[in-house]
Amino acid sequence: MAGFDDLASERSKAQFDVEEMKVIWAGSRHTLEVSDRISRLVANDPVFRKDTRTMLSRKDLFKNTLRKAAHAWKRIIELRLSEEEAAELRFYVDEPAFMDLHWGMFIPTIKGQGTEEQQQKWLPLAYKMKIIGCYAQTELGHGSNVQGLETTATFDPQTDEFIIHSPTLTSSKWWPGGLGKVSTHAVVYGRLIIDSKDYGVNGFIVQLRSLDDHLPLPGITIGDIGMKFGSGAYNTMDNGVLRFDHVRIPRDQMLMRVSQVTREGKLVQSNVPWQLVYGTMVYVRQKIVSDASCALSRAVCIATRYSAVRRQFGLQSNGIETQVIDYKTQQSRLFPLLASAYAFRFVGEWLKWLYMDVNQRLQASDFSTLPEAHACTAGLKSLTTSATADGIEECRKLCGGHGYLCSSGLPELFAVYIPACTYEGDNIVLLLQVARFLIKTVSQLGSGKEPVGTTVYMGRVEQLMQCHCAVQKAEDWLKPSVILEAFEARSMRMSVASAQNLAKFDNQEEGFLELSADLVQAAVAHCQLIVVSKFIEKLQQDIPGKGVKGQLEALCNIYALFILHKHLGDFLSTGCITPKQASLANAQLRSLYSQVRPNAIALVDAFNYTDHYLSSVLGRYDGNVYPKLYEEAWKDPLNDSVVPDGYQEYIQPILKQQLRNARL
Ligand SMILES: CCCCC/C=C/C(=O)SCCNC(=O)CCNC(=O)[C@H](O)C(C)(C)COP(=O)(O)OP(=O)(O)OC[C@H]1O[C@@H](n2cnc3c(N)ncnc32)[C@H](O)[C@@H]1OP(=O)(O)O
Ligand SMILES: Cc1cc2nc3c(=O)[nH]c(=O)nc-3n(C[C@H](O)[C@H](O)[C@H](O)COP(=O)(O)OP(=O)(O)OC[C@H]3O[C@@H](n4cnc5c(N)ncnc54)[C@H](O)[C@@H]3O)c2cc1C
Repeated sequence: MAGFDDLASERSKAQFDVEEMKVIWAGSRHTLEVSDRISRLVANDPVFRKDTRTMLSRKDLFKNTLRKAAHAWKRIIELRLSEEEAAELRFYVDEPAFMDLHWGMFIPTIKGQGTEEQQQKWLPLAYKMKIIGCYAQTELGHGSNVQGLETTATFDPQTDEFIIHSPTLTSSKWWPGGLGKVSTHAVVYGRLIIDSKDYGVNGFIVQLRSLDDHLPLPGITIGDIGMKFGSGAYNTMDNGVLRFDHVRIPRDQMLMRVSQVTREGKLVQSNVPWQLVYGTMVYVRQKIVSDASCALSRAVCIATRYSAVRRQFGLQSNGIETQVIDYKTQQSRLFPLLASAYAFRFVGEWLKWLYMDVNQRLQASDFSTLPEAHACTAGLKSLTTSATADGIEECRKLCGGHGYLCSSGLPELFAVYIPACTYEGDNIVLLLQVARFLIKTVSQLGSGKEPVGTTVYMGRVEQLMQCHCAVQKAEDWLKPSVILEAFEARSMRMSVASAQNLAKFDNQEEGFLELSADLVQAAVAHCQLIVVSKFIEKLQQDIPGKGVKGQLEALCNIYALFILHKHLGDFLSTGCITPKQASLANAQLRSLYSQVRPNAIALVDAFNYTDHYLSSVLGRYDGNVYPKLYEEAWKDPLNDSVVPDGYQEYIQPILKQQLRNARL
């Protein structure tokens, strides 16, 4: 059987220790053990089957999601899973649901923005799921512009309460996941009004539904916002609409870590920056970067295995056609995505560290690294989700016609993934935040304020504005120092050029709007530099296992040279490299593809994904693609009867020419 033999033979060609690479991918031996055990547990549980998802009606789909969520919770309790194991279980169940918002946003918001007292009151309820929460920020009229939110929270000193109200249609909360049908509570963002004065947006814990019969509480109108892109996909989630008609909540339900309202109605600011009200978004953006590596690696795993099984043209002497993975065009589209998956994994690891570091500093009242954390999480969220969404679609094309079938797993993966480019901040809006940060950094050069963290390189502005790339032969592009300098110089020069152009405007805000397309490109260049430099840093760590480091070096170089190739215009127009050096980079890239080719299957095996998680006939571990594709087709409800419903009404009249006769 073609697929079995092909993948077995590919695996025997691997030049590195796959088991050690699995550890690197997972982050540690412990994490690998946990994810391996939990993913198998989920795969072997019939309640977590997902093969019929795309064929269900919205109602059945949603009910099935509720069933899975309840079963997942039951297993978490029965097996006394740790927080880490429970999170892995939810991940491998692989179905967007209210749980994601409860654990991923509601709880982190209370932890990050609630006082000690508020945490003590609400967290135990949330951890035991005695209440289910969501994150209700976005409104019908405003998502990106958080300061434009219209919901009001007016303090009533008579009763010591806030009155939560939706004054206009556009102030209706719109989009929050878990809100539509499930959540009992929400963190609601609204404008704090005291004594008719507007103090801007703050978070409030609001009960939405009765804990007895799940009906909305008085003054609350609530529902689902309707079907979203794709079949199955994100429609398992009850994204909701919510309106308040003068709903009263006790004063102590305003999240008061950042600012407090006293019994007398006085606003008291703590010493933490007001931007901490946006803190949950920093946390979730950081998480989304790691999730991007999961989604991209999943698509790449499917496309790589299928590319080794699929054969087209080019009969060899033994009469067998060529595996499509051997075509250079296939490699030049697939291997950069494989490299990107690894690159995003490592930058995600680093970002998690950065987030923890910022948090520890915040506890110690050191707020100095918050702007950098905001810029890095915003920029990397944007960069990695855009590349992943495009990458999944490219993987679909890499699988030819069969990639378009739902049984390939790719259409649903794409439909579930693409909103990541929009939620938690539209990707362009987020890059503009990075651009503001870069322009600020450039404007402070020479002022005595040294750039820190990921902008340290900007401290070498004079050298980076003048340096010349030293590459003379293709292999020179394998030197990390050469790659780093080219990326630093490109980013530096694009930021400086943007700052110089901006300086020509009398009104800086007008200038920013006018130049925003260029500013976004400068932000992308900076973020790509971060990804490349974090990959290079990873390689400086001790990496055990035969051949593992060599493979990672090849992938790092592929990522960097692919980005260089894709953005050649930037590198050439800023004079960072010459056309000759660009063509040497291309030659080197080709040679790297040949180096990765025999290891490609083992490199995707290292993700350690179960067939259940991949849910793809094309990406099966055993490569048994054709018989399973054939088998899957017969499961379609359309094949339940040989003659379709509607034959007599609509097909037969055409064939018997009754319709034509009727017209004549
Ligand atoms: C489990 C996964 C499922 C995911 C489900 C999805 C959930 C969601 O989508 S929840 C809703 C998420 N919404 C957004 O992400 C909205 C995007 N918009 C924003 O984040 C912001 O409003 C903004 C970044 C676009 C800010 O715009 P702007 O009006 O220009 O700025 P402000 O006046 O609000 O702020 C200025 C000041 O604050 C700094 N800053 C902004 N955001 C943050 C932050 N998150 N952390 C720290 N600092 C932040 C910004 O840099 C400015 O600083 P200065 O330049 O120093 O003044
Ligand atoms: C699947 C999904 C789940 C979600 N879950 C939640 C949730 O749980 N809770 C919640 O509160 N929200 C949620 N959201 C809402 C989400 O956070 C917002 O949709 C997102 O922040 C984008 O805001 P917007 O819809 O207002 O886009 P808009 O800002 O209206 O964007 C429209 C276009 O305008 C452009 N644009 C906007 N501003 C600028 C600017 N300043 N400069 C240049 N271009 C600009 C954008 O790039 C985009 O092309 C969810 C959204 C989706 C799709």
